[in-house]
Amino acid sequence: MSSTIKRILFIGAGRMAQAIISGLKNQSDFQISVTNNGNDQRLNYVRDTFDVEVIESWREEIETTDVVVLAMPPEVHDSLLNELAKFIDKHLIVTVAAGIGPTYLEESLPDGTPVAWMMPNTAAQVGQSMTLYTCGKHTDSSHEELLQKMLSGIGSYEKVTEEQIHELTPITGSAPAFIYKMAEALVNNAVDSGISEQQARKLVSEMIGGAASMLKNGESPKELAEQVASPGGVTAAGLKVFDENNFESLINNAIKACHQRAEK
Ligand SMILES: NC(=O)C1=CN([C@@H]2O[C@H](COP(=O)(O)OP(=O)(O)OC[C@H]3O[C@@H](n4cnc5c(N)ncnc54)[C@H](O)[C@@H]3O)[C@@H](O)[C@H]2O)C=CC1
Ligand SMILES: O=C(O)[C@@H]1CCC=N1
Repeated sequence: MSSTIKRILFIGAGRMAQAIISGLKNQSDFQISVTNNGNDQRLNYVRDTFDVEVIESWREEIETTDVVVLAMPPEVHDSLLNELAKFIDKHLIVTVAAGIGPTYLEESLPDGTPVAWMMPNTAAQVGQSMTLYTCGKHTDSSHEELLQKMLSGIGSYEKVTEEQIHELTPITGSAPAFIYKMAEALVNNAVDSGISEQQARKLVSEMIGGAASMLKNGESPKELAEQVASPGGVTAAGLKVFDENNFESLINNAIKACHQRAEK
């Protein structure tokens, strides 16, 4: 791949596309265009909010595009890829869709097409996505460098295998929602004490941020939980309820349900 400014075309303009665009838009290395399946209202919102070009159809710009990012539901990939296959020529095709790995992309696109799979999360919009990625058989180091440049614009990244992205999608892609659900319950409890919703959100978000920093520091989650739970103290009483209600198997079941849905 040559030329310094790369043109990225997003097909799909929903929550994930917006989160990634919001992380990338300040990078001068990329020129971003966005399209979807005809939802003009959403496209106008994306144009006005992120100051990027929106187009009616990806066909308008495919020739001058370097990277196509598929940010649409997994279910619509099949028909889109069939159509896209007629137009692409050395483009790097990247999907963010759950369950759609390089093997799937390569089967649907002309032989030799460079493809990649990234699994970000919505924290991309604040530059803090933990994104997994893997490349297909026909990517070279220039494709991977470009991909890494994109990913560093939206947070941290880790290269793993295709199979591992299937396995780990619930952990980095979906689990933010598990944390937000826990946060919701904590905020509701905090509000019951008489503080404002705003105060409650501050308490909970700072607490989660602090806990994340402790985890990043290197101690295991188990050790950190033990440090909080003074022997015979209040936290131990709370954790006992977790144990009695099989908290770990609840999480395991939720992860299993994510996998089952992704396989459909
Ligand atoms: N929301 C999240 O946290 C994450 C989502 N993803 C993946 O991102 C993809 C999009 O998810 P969301 O943004 O959450 O969904 P969304 O519903 O917010 O956005 C989907 C977008 O795709 C467009 N679209 C649908 N069919 C289309 C077609 N045939 N041609 C062109 N555009 C089409 C829609 O107009 C919409 O703009 C999914 O594949 C999902 O697996 C991956 C990681 C995290
Ligand atoms: O819920 C979903 O299907 C997507 C994939 C991972 C996170 N959100």
